[in-house]
Amino acid sequence: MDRVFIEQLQVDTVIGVYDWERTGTQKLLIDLAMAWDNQPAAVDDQLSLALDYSAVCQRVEQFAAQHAFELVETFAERLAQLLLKEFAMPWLRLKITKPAAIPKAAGVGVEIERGCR
Ligand SMILES: Nc1nc2c(c(=O)[nH]1)N=C([C@H](O)[C@@H](O)CO)CN2
Repeated sequence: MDRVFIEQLQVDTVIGVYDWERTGTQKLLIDLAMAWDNQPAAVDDQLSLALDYSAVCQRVEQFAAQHAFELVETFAERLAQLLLKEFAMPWLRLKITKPAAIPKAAGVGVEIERGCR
């Protein structure tokens, strides 16, 4: 199966377990790989048959703005289930990076795969 991908999408969200993390938003970086058959869109050069990565980016940004989870695990799981359902993709790999959480690390976070390849 082909893939459509999004790299290092920056979103702002309230996230974290500590009190100081509950008072404002932090930046998350989102990497997504999504299974999709790209051939039908290519035959007629038609966006309506493609997995529209700009629509996915918009939905991810909206999701981040509307939620305030404590764990990146919860953010990842809930977002993965939403994307599988709303965009009817059969499989995705989703990486959530919290770049400012650990001063001496470039980033920390989780990576999950859901659905069937
Ligand atoms: N596995 C996880 N570990 C930790 C998380 C998390 O979401 N998943 N979160 C924190 C804190 O919120 C941290 O980001 C603040 O530095 C700690 N560990």
